[in-house]
Amino acid sequence: MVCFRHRYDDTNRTRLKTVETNYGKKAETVTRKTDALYAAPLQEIIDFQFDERVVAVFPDMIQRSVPGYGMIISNIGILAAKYAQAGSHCYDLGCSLGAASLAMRQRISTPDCDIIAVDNSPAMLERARELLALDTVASIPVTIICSDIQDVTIENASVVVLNFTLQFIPPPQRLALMQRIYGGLNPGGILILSEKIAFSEPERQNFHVGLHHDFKRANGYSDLEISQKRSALENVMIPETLAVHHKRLKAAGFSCSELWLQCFNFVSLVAIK
Ligand SMILES: C[S@@+](CC[C@H](N)C(=O)[O-])C[C@H]1O[C@@H](n2cnc3c(N)ncnc32)[C@H](O)[C@@H]1O
Ligand SMILES: O=C(O)C(=O)C[C@]1(C(=O)O)C=C[C@@H](O)C=C1
Repeated sequence: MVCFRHRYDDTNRTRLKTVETNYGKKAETVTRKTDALYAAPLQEIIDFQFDERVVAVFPDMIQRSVPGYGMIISNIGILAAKYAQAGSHCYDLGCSLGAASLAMRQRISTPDCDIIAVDNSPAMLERARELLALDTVASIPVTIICSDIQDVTIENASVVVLNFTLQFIPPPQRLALMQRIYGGLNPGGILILSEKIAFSEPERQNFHVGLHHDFKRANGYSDLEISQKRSALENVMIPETLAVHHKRLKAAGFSCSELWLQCFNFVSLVAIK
């Protein structure tokens, strides 16, 4: 459980957020800076990277940028509790700070499960280790692996989470990853796939993108921040249509994939083996 309290510092744009975590019996308090990475005009916009600067503001950034993020994280815990199989692995691929791993860890009561959390950003994983260490209540072991998710072995899996990660894998490489996930899942296991999506009809695309930008503005981002971050993400984050996702899941072997949440152009799917 994470509870956010806002505190404003009028002197500059450093709105600070006190985050009280219930990770352990004793609540720990962490103070983080609000994401202002794209607030000032940039001379050159470089491709978005999950580096130290992003890590420092990441919980704030993702909460204010992804509609439905908190609901997706808590329901990953619910889904994992239902589908985790005794003696199997639960994978969190592109784990960032481990939010989905923590949600699974706090919900799963199936015996002898463990969680394997993978990311290729050393800065993310350094912070993820600290946050996971605060969770002294749940006992499910979490192994953190610094690797490209395309290189990790996926085996004896009952739950695989790709929470806003596939969109950063080059599209021609996505099917092979899905096939490896399908191959590593046990029968009855699930893949939870959350993505920003695109729409083939321009009217629908404009409708959802417009509302996403309204969501960001309502969360305090300026037009400049929205536009500069959009440029930074352009070459590295490639959203696809829902139809393409369903088709690829089918091609990878999943007989059924279900949309369980959509908020504007952000979705989460569950595919069952
Ligand atoms: C939007 S974040 C994921 C958010 C996270 N799953 C959560 O629920 O909070 C995308 C993450 O994927 C990681 N990533 C991107 N490409 C990757 C790859 N090829 N292999 C491993 N991690 C990758 C990034 O470092 C980043 O931490
Ligand atoms: O599409 C955007 O504008 C976003 O900011 C989305 C998004 C994401 O979906 O991963 C991009 C990068 C950050 O990790 C946080 C959010």
